[in-house]
Amino acid sequence: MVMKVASPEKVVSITEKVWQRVYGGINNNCYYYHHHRKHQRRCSYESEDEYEDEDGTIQLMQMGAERSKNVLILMSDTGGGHRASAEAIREAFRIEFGDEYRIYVKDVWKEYTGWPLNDMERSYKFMVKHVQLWKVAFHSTSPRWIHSSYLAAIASYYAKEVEAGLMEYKPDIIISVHPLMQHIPLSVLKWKSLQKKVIFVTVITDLNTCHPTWFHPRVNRCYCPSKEVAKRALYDGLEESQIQVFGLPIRPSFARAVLSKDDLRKELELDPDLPAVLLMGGGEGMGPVKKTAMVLGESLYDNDQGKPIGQLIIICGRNKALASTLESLEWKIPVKVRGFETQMEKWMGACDCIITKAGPGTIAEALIRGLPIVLNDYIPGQEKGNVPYVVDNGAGVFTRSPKETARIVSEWFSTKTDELKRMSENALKLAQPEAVFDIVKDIHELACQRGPLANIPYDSTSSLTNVI
Ligand SMILES: CCCCCCCC/C=C\CCCCCCCC(=O)OC[C@H](CO[C@@H]1O[C@H](CO)[C@H](O)[C@H](O)[C@H]1O)OC(=O)CCCCCCC/C=C\CCCCCCCC
Ligand SMILES: O=c1ccn([C@@H]2O[C@H](COP(=O)(O)OP(=O)(O)O)[C@@H](O)[C@H]2O)c(=O)[nH]1
Repeated sequence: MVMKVASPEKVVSITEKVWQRVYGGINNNCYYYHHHRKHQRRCSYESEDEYEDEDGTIQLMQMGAERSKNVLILMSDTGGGHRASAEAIREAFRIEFGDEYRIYVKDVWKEYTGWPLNDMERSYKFMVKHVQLWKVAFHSTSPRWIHSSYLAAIASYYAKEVEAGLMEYKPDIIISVHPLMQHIPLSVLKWKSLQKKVIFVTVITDLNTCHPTWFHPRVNRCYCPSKEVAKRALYDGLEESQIQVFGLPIRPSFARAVLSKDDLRKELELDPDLPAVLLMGGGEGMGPVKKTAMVLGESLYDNDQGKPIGQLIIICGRNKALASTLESLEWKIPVKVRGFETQMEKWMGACDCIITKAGPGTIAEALIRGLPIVLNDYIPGQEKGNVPYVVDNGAGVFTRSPKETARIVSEWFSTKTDELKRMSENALKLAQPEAVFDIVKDIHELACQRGPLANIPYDSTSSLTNVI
């Protein structure tokens, strides 16, 4: 039975929130206050459970003795890949296990803590725009003693806030899909003596040269997308039993949908016959997208015959300025300019090749669709290793030059169609569309091994909150 009640507005401090939780715990009721959404939440562990809808109403659900397990996925919108992987995992849980798991995808840092944790998106955007700054930050924080001390300091400073943020979702399982979301939550779980009760796993979303903050020795599992990453995990001290290599989790719509190129082109209003190249730059529309588009606009036009030899689809992601600039230009060939698209599998399915910066999510998706890839940029550090991953496996090429990019694509669409075909076959060989399902099944097995332990409600009187 599901009943909806309105959620009253209330603003409270963190201390008040924790106080309420500790003392509200008597009589088996507890109160959590979500200070940003300003909603009061009430829950009882005995016979009913609840969750908050997007519209702020609270759902009260009658539960049997066995409640569904809560899974909290920790992510941040630093780039588009972490959210895409989190959503992929959520969808795979739903497909495989239905109501058995209740999934929350959250940026707990943003919702509960303060600077610098709550501002990572902006800081990251700024740093990757000034690429040298990012390079120094990435490499100087790589030694374990440096990042561990920073993160330990931040963990103790924001302990109460992170604890409140994690506990609001009463997680039985925590999944981190972000490099900076291992140390702090694991410290909080340790301080709260919850390590044995809550399963904590990391799902790495970088294909090769990932930052060592991904590897934490106290995780129950570390899912590595490639053998290269698994080697790094072993080198950084993880045990073999902690590591699983299934691939990078990609939204099930990529793996499971049967899509015909002709139908997709009709649906997306593309030319049915001209070969199509997809140009993009991750969730934020980064890299040399504009320059590349302009050169392609010329090179995909056959001046001798007076007609286009290909069509161009440009997905600008959240980069609205880029989209409006490109929309205002005049083109000799058919061009579609789009903003943030939620059905990437359709756009990729309608195209014949892709030009992108070396984002791991986009690469893994393109491989599943069998798209040969022109990598035209990479972020130093975590994306550098994605270039040999694609090139050495014969699934694409790397060039930073827009002219060279345009030349390669024009040849693929005219004189070198056999090369395009060979690369497409290599791409499909590298693809791991089932990875996300293997990951959730493995997590399910971990949860089954834990049995009732994973289902234990939190003891709201344990050490950390008592000190406050
Ligand atoms: C001599 C000592 C000098 C020490 C200087 C310390 C300065 C600290 C300043 C910055 C911290 C830099 C953190 C580096 C670790 C990064 C780990 C990493 O791989 O991050 C990647 C993610 C983004 O995800 C990637 O997106 C890509 C696409 O855009 C692609 O999809 C890729 O696959 C993804 O993995 O980066 C972040 O999320 C970084 C956010 C940076 C915010 C920095 C400002 C806030 C400062 C501190 C936050 C707390 C951490 C401090 C401790 C440092 C520990 C590493
Ligand atoms: O309009 C867009 C642009 C990008 N993406 C997705 O955003 C992710 C980008 O991740 P990637 O690791 O390639 O790069 P990042 O954005 O993290 O730099 C991929 O899953 C893309 O399919 C999307 O869903 N819609």
